[in-house]
Amino acid sequence: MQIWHMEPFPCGDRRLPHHVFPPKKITTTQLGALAGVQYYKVDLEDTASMKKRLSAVKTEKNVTFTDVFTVSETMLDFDDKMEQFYEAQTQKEDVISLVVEGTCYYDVEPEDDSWIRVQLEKGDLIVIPKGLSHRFTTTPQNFVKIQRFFSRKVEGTQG
Ligand SMILES: CSCCC(=O)/C(O)=C/O
Repeated sequence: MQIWHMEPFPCGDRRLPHHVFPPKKITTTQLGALAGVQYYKVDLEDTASMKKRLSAVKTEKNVTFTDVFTVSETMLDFDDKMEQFYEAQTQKEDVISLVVEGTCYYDVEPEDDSWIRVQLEKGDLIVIPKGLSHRFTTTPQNFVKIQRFFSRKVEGTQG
């Protein structure tokens, strides 16, 4: 996990870091204070500890459904999906995502045009609070597998 303030109007390849100048990295604690985003590191190799962490998150967030979603350039509609995910959006429920493989960015916007980029890797679990403007993209690796957690049934998910 790495987190930094992002230039407000990035030009060019959105998968590049787009730091402000000079770069301004922040901690998970600062991210929580600025944007209300929660972060956990999950040891995916330690099944007992992973189950304990996920169980706590599921209980706290009333999670009833989960799925595993893979974003890869081998997807037929990859470009369309990437456009869709990079549109700033807010959800009525918390967005809860655990990176199982690969890397990605969630950008969050606690204030208008003030974006914070959160780079996630394997074992990173974040909770983006409902109502917080955010967007998603891959890193140049163009591959990430994410376990998503939902507190209500949405199309295409399994219980
Ligand atoms: C791999 S799903 C990424 C998109 C996502 O989590 C989202 O758009 C939440 O609002």
